[in-house]
Amino acid sequence: MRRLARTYGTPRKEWFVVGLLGNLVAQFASLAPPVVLGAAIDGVLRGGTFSLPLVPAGWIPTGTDGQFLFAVGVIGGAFVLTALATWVYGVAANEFAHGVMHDVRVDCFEKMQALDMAFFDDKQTGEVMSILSSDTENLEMFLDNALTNSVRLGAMVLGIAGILLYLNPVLAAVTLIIVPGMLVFTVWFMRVAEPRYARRRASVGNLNTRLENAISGVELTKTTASEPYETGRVRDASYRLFEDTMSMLRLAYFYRPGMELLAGVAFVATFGVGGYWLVYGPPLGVGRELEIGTFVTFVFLTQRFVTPLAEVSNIVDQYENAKASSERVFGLMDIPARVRSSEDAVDLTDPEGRVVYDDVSFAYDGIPGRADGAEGRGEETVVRDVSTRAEPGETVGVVGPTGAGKSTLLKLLLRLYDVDEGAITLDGHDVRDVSIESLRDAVGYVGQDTFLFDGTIAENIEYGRFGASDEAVREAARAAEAHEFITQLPDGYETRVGERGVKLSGGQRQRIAIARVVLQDPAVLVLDEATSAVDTKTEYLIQKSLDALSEDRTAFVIAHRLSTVKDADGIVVLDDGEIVERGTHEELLDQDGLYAGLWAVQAGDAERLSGEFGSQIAQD
Ligand SMILES: Nc1ncnc2c1ncn2[C@@H]1O[C@H](COP(=O)(O)OP(=O)(O)OP(=O)(O)O)[C@@H](O)[C@H]1O
Repeated sequence: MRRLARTYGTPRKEWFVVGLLGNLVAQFASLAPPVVLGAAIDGVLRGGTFSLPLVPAGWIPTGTDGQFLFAVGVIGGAFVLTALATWVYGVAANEFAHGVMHDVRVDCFEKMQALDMAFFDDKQTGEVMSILSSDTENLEMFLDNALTNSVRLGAMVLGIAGILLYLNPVLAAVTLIIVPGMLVFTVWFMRVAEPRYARRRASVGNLNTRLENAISGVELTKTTASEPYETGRVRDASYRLFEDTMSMLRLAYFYRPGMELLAGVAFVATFGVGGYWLVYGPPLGVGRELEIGTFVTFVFLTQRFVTPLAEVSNIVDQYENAKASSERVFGLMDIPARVRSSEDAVDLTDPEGRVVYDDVSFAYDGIPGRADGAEGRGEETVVRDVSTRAEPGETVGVVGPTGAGKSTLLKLLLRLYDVDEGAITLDGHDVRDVSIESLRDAVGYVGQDTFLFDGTIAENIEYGRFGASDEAVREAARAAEAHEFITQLPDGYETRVGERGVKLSGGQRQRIAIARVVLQDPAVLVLDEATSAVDTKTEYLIQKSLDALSEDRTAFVIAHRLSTVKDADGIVVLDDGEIVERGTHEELLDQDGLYAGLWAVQAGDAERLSGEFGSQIAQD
């Protein structure tokens, strides 16, 4: 909370101070009418001396008419001042709270985007979303409501107590004797309420994650007719929230009327003792005469005690919420990005595209004991001792069974993850020594899951090359064999693709992703199953354009359909993270190993299965 105040509150402290002053003025001005009313009853209507606390005697008119008008004027003025100060407070406090929230939200998002893929692999979308939305909202609620309400509470309690003590210390003691009781009750309440509030917060998070999951997975739910099961899970989570909310509210609604009852006791005591005092004189002979006006002021102000104190439960809730939320917000901000540009990173300029993998090993959760050498390597090592190279302009095919580590190998080139051992160089620069921006500028990537942002087709092709000309976008689409289908859509390049591009087919999405890379014009291309989602004819067309595209640039092509990489300058065969074979298509067929086996299967020549592949199948 201190950090929130220091980092984000300080730059906007003027708004906070203005809001605070506005709040204090509004509170104190609202106390004036009962005080003036009491003074006017005694001084003007009952013929005593008319005086007001904090008002110089010289300002007060001498005649009764003048004094009466003065009192009316002060009361009216106090209402106007309360309204004005409330307005100032409302605008300033919200300007402060929402401004801070805006800064926190944007900062948090910026820091989160800089985190490496490993972070996103581990986190649920709902979890990250709730940090950026509901947690920042909790902070805003606290800054806006709780902070100012606690100031108001303090001001009211102190202000009222001060006035009562000034007017009649003995009667004030009767009224205020209940305050320690209220404090004890409040402390008890906070202690008992805290775990209930915490349980409720956990239930809210749980329900949100459940809902988020259920909505993302709606297709699976429908295709497996699991709606009742999913509804049941949401019902359970919702019911837990209901129970936890009720447990919290039962306590809150015990506390609030309890406080009101205590305030009622104070009121009855004040009224009883004050009334007795008016009729029979000072009780037990303690204190001076009690005027009826003072009594009226007491009655009014004692009632005003209650409302701010009853706010305590809300303040406690908002404070606890904000504390948990700022832990999550700053926890996210403090996660170090493992993959980032080094201090002395250089920019790759005019890259030629020579890529060298030098004894590269990698495991998703790090290789244990790697500092001490190869010993103690984790079983989950996904890429093992891979060495390979691609000269500028060469095409390298990467093939191998599912889960062999092909995608991972190429993600390392883009630094979506960093190698654990060995090094990858581009034009002789270790990829860890060049700026990430220039690296990703030099390497174009079309992944297996083509994601499109909600927006138009043109915007999606332009993504990463913002502001490209319409002509360049069309040119890229033609090269990716996408122009034709785009122009057949009702709105052409301005067609909106829907969330994640759902309004397009898988093949159409893939062609848009390829067009995006064409526009990027990188020195190195990484195509991870880039033609897997299209029909044979489109594949042929795209393949032709990809061949043209990769002619004068380095390309790594991951393919299950081996015909895609048949003409590559070199092919590496990966199995269980290791390169088990390498060579051209012909050379690999001659080796009669895994590749030759895969080729035979795809050529419909399974009879010919032999060698390495045949024995693997036999083993399985
Ligand atoms: N983000 C991740 N976190 C942890 N493990 C992962 C992650 N991504 C992949 N893996 C694991 O790494 C291994 C290699 O996966 P990878 O996607 O590189 O294989 P692939 O050869 O490209 O497979 P496919 O041909 O099915 O695309 C698999 O065992 C997979 O379970």
